[in-house]
Amino acid sequence: MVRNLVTRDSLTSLLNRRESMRRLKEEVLRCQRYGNKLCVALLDLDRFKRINDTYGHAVGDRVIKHFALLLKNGLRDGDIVGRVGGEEFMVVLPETTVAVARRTFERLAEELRENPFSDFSYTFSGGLVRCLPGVMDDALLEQADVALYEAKAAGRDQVVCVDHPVSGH
Ligand SMILES: Nc1nc2c(ncn2[C@@H]2O[C@H](COP(=O)(O)OP(=O)(O)OP(=O)(O)O)[C@@H](O)[C@H]2O)c(=O)[nH]1
Repeated sequence: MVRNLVTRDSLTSLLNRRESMRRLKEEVLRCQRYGNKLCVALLDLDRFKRINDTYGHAVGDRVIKHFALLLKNGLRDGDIVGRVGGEEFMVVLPETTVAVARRTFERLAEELRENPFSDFSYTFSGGLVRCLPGVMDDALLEQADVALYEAKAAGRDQVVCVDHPVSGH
């Protein structure tokens, strides 16, 4: 219980930023040592400021919880899901190829279209990268962030993937 308070985000009970980063580092080290497959995505709710401004902060909070539940229910047990910013989430997918990760996020977007928030619909954008031995977690996150920015710039409601290997060499 006490540990949960330290590692979990109080609004969503997903991993908090600090714990998410710790777990990412762990997985990246595993990837470096053993060459395990690993994908990492940063997801960000689209036009969230507008949702807050239109419906109020309390409704904004409910949207964040709604999205957290979608991630919890829609991902595998071994996946690592954290809330790393106000409306930004990180998903770490161990033992997962880019193709499978890409399909996973397409499926989540589809589920969100089919089961929107009760009062209105919203979307998310994402940046997806894969790790190869030699990569550092900071570099991986930077790449994911650039891909996320591209997804926003390209019109949102999509996940942009860095398909080339992200390598520290
Ligand atoms: N309700 C609520 N709002 C939050 C929380 N954390 C951050 N926000 C709000 O989220 C909004 C994020 O806005 P921006 O960073 O401008 O991004 P955006 O409006 O989602 O636009 P794009 O990301 O470009 O699609 C800000 O208005 C923050 O105040 C939270 O815990 N609850």
